[in-house]
This record gives sequence, structure tokens and C-alpha cells, in this order.
Amino acid sequence: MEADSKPKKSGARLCCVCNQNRAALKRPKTLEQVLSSTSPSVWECFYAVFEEEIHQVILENQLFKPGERIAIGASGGKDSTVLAYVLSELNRRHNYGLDLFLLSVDEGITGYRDDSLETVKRNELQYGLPLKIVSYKDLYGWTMDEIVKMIGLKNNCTFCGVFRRQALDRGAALLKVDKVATGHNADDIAETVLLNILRGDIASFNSEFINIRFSLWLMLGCQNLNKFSTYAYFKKLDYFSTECIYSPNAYRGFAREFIKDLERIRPRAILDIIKSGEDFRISTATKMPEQGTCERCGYISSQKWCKACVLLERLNRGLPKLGIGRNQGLNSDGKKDGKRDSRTPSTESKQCGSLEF
Ligand SMILES: Nc1ncnc2c1ncn2[C@@H]1O[C@H](COP(=O)(O)OP(=O)(O)OP(=O)(O)O)[C@@H](O)[C@H]1O
Repeated sequence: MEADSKPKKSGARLCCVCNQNRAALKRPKTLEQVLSSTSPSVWECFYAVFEEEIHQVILENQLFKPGERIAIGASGGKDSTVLAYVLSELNRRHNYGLDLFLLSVDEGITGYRDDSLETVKRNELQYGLPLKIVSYKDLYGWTMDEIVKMIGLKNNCTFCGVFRRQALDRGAALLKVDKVATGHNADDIAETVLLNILRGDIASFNSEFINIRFSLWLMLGCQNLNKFSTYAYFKKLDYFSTECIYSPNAYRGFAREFIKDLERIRPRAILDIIKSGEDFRISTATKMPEQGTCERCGYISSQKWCKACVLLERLNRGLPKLGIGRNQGLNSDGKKDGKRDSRTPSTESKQCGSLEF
């Protein structure tokens, strides 16, 4: 995106795509002054750069193969709506040969997810992508409304994150897809890298499972949150823009604020945190968990039971807090685990890589 030799208007920085209109945005990645004037009529430059960047990342990282079935994790939010729209456009434009689906998880949050799912149902028609909805109620017997009623607003995001990750995988299995693409943007990834460090959860940096997902993240990881908002807004995409009503106490929220502060001082901060996450090397002396399957539900797990089954057991026994406290684990027989069998599932032990959504 180099500027050519046309004369520039005095004083004004020009968009490096069309080299005619005033630049309105700066790319944090390259610090180039790019992307159109403030007039929406010339936002085409911005759309073109945004879509082409995603196309290039898909090609460079060989994210998809012709004939693959891909589920797009569709929350109804702006990022996954942009993802669904752009991926279906690129699939058509460049003949990727992908079978695309929308996959939504209904966590059972009245006044939030029910509304956003209505948006996804409209996207199904707008983009012509088949939609599959899987619900916590069907998979686990609990809605988030019921869980919050029982455990309150502290730690509820832990339940939701673990359940959602597994629900997406279960939905993917039902759809028989090869991959799930999620709308995590650079900000989300930087938060996750920081959270994994803050929690001492180094396994998340190294497990193969995470690497697969990380390469999918890369597709959107090159995009900064503002660009998503800008694209979704000016393209007039149909998305839902309310925060989850149960998330105000989430640990992730504090990491987000911290990163935003850093970004104000150093605009590259987000990209640098991601780079650190990608370059993270774990000492060969560190014992890494062995990937197996949950004895109870068959889901991928490095412990006897997967995290979802452990949390569910706590919920069903009416002892949810014991599932996430530091020193109060239960073993799978529901006994307090002063001396825990090493095969006992425990969320205290961070051996199983945990990935936040
Ligand atoms: N309920 C859900 N159903 C399907 N996919 C989901 C759901 N919640 C999150 N995801 C996936 O995980 C990504 C990141 O989750 P996040 O919590 O940031 O979503 P959001 O803020 O609700 O919406 P978005 O990221 O789409 O703007 C989403 O872009 C989406 O791909």
C-alpha cells in the first residue's frame, strides 16, 4: 500500500489506497495513514483493505481447504457478524469452495442472548447460511439464568466460558464441520494471552488444540477492534451490540481495561502482547498435560473428567463454589479432597488448557 507520486493536497495526509482522499484511520500494525476520507461515500477503500487483509491471512496461513465445512461461531455481535459476512463474500469472490454454516450457542440469558439470537436468525436469511443453535439447557440441563440464580454474579463467567467452548465443539460435531471460525479480534486475543499469564495457565500456550484455534484467530487477529466496528457500522450490517448482563464482574473485563490503558500510551501494545503469546516457549522441563478424553462425556480432556463435567457435578450437587475455589476442591465422588487422587478432575489444577471465549 505504498503511496504513488501524485501530488498531495497540502497539509492533509492522503489515503494510501486511493491516494486522493484524506486519510481517516491509522493502521496500528504498520502505522500507515490509510483508509479513506471521513465521507462514507469513499469508504470503499477501507472495505477493500479490510477484506483483502483477511483474504491474505487466509491464504498465507492456509486456513481452509476446498470442500471443507466451516462453522462460524455466531453470537449476533459485531465481530462474528462481520466474520460471517466477509467470509461468505470471500468464499464467493475467490471460490474457496467452502460450505459455511452459522453455529450459535444459546446460553439461556433472558434479555441478552434471546435478543441476539434474533439477529443471527436474520443473518441466516441475509447471508443465506444455514443456522444451527445448541443450548445449555439441552446440553447441560441448566440455563445461565438458572446458574446465576444459584451461584450469583461471582464466577458465573467461568461456568459460561467452559460450557460455551464445549457447546461450540458439540455443535460443530453435530454439523460435521471441519473447523470452527470465531470472531475473536486482536483485542480479544491480547486479553486471552494476558489472562493465561495472570492465571499461570501456560498449558494454553502450547496445546495443539489451542494452536489450531489460534491459526483461525489469526484470520481476524490482524484486525483491530475499531476496524470491526467501523466496517460493521458503515456496511450497515445487522448486529446486536449489548454487553452480556452477567459479565460486569468478569476478570477479563479488568484485563481489557488494563490493555486499553496500555494502548493509549503505546498503540502497538495489543499487537505486541499477541506476538508475545505466539512466541511463548515453554521450558522442556515443564510437565505438560496429556490430552485424553473425559470418562464421563467423552469430550477432550487431560483429566479424568473434563472441566464442564466437573462444574456440572458441582452445580447438580448444589455445591458450585467448590468447583472454582482455590483450596476447596471436591473429588469426583463429591468428597472434600484434602488428599486428592492425582486423576481426580479439578479446576484448581490448571493442567487442562483453558481458553476463554
Ligand atoms: N453464544 C455464542 N454462540 C456462538 N458463538 C459465540 C457465542 N459467543 C461467542 N461466540 C464466538 O466467540 C467470539 C468471541 O466472543 P465474544 O464474547 O467476544 O462475542 P460477542 O462480544 O458476544 O460478539 P462478537 O465477538 O461477535 O462481537 C464471537 O465472535 C463468536 O465467534
